[in-house]
Amino acid sequence: MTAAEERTFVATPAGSASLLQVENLSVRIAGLHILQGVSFEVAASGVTVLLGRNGVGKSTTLRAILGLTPRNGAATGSIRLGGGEILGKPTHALVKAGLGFVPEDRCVFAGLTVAENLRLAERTDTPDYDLVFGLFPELSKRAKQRAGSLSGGQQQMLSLGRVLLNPNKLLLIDEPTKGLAPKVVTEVAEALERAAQAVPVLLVEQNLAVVRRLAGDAVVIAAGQVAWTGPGEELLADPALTKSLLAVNAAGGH
Ligand SMILES: Nc1ncnc2c1ncn2[C@@H]1O[C@H](COP(=O)(O)OP(=O)(O)OP(=O)(O)O)[C@@H](O)[C@H]1O
Repeated sequence: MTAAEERTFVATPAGSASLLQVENLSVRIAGLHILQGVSFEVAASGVTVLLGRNGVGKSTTLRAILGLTPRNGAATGSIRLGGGEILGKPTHALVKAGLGFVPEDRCVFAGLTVAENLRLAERTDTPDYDLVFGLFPELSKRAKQRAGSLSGGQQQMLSLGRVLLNPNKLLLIDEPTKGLAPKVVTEVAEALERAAQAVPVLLVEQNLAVVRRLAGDAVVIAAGQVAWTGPGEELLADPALTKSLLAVNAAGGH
């Protein structure tokens, strides 16, 4: 893709309220029709949360947006970022155009230090260490520590920090609080809340206490399609709806 093409597909049309529009997205992998015409929008600010029971296709949706549908699969439909079509664009071009991805498994380099992990992620001449260390002072304190010896929460912060070093139009974050102790969940949620003031986020999150704290809009996927979309507060205020869509008790937080 040429530089001119890259600029074209991230141009934001005047008057557009949402940053990302997913329309009629279908994903088939290894013969399974996982997403069957998913449509939703991601707001140009704050956190849009993607919810659904285990295995409905939340990570598949994030990966399709990033051009990471596996080779034994195919994604069809339309995904527009800032008004330009991005479905089918290569992942490296999408990252360069400002899609930041924080995967579920964190993927830090265990044998490298925190500083080395951050250094490796630099993609510009002016990485924003002020933002990253402002959000996560722990990363500055532990710069010389090997990433493999960090706690799960600290690794999550490193994973977020790596992405936030570079300019982003939208962050795609997959279950950042999964497997973390409750106190650490709160710390990560606080950090995400602050990060979302700098850059809009599409967040996959199962912990409803975190959703309650962060969500602007919520999008619920069920049976391969969007089953509900609206303000996160509205979803969580309706225990019967939450239970039917997510099989969890909103009052209990998770
Ligand atoms: N590479 C793949 N090969 C085969 N099946 C896959 C592949 N990736 C995902 N799937 C299947 O697609 C479905 C959706 O998976 P996905 O990870 O997107 O769900 P999810 O909603 O993120 O789940 P969870 O909440 O458990 O993380 C699952 O049934 C999963 O087994």
